[in-house]
Amino acid sequence: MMRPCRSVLYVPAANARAMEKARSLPADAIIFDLEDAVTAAEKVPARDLLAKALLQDFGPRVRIVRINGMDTEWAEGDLRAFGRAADAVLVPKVARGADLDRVIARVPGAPLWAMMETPEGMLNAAEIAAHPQLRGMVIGTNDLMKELRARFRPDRQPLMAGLGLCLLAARAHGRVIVDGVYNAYQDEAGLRAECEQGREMGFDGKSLIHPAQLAIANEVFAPTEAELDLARRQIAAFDTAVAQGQGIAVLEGQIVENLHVEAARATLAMAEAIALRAE
Ligand SMILES: CC(C)(COP(=O)(O)OP(=O)(O)OC[C@H]1O[C@@H](n2cnc3c(N)ncnc32)[C@H](O)[C@@H]1OP(=O)(O)O)[C@@H](O)C(=O)NCCC(=O)NCCSC(=O)C[C@H](O)C(=O)O
Ligand SMILES: [Mg+2]
Repeated sequence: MMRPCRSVLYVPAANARAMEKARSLPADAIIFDLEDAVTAAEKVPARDLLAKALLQDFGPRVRIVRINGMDTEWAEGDLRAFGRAADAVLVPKVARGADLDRVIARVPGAPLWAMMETPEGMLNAAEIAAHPQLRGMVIGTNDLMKELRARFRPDRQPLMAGLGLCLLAARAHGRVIVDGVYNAYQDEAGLRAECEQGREMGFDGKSLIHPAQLAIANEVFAPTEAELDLARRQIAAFDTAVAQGQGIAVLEGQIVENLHVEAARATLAMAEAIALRAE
């Protein structure tokens, strides 16, 4: 069964109220953040809050814990506490496959996600995506912009080379890939435009920082009615062609091949998975 990842909400692990609230929010996945959203003074108390929160039921939401960087004093404790307590561990600032080996040495077999947010990480995206324990990638556009010394542009042109490398790597190895956050969380039009761009590029969803961003990401990363209608008609046209002994169908002047039917079936399966979540 497909698992939608349209909306992936960061929730600071130091904020008990926000973690409680996340249990009823329409997020496909939640990142409980021990890294950037938590001050040094709160790192250890946040672990206790998070341990308590994870005892609660989060329903179908994928529960991902972002630990502190492996070179920090907190990483060992984070992994001891959460290496197996959630659905996956999200490792920040992954630069190469060996960074994931260091995590796996402490929690063998744990499902991992990687933050893709450094120039080195982008250049090694294929090696990172190939790691056998990796399940998903999350783009960290804030860190990447900082490292690149780039200027914010609505079209995100400075980021395109890195985003493209990560998308290629994730798709080559069958991993989920989630776009970076949109910082201006009250700017709905800006968020929608960035979600549309990410959807067109092939991302599975958007990482988010505020509940107000959920509805737009859920809408944009779900198949549209027009896409569903086309998918059904492509499958029907192809089935008819096959029944007539042909390997290619023509629908409204465009060819429909096996590969289009595969994509059409994936679109319908995603819509079904989304509908099941809404029940
Ligand atoms: C940005 C915020 C600090 C704003 O918080 P606040 O002022 O409390 O917002 P509101 O008053 O509008 O909140 C309304 C209610 O919603 C709850 N809330 C707010 N944010 C969240 C959330 N993320 N998850 C769950 N619930 C949330 C509030 O508690 C209010 O609830 P109620 O009491 O019922 O009214 C805040 O949104 C925030 O902290 N966001 C997360 C920031 C974060 O995690 N940042 C780190 C990750 S981003 C990043 O670094 C990515 C990557 O590494 C990179 O490099 O790019
Ligand atoms: Mg970051």
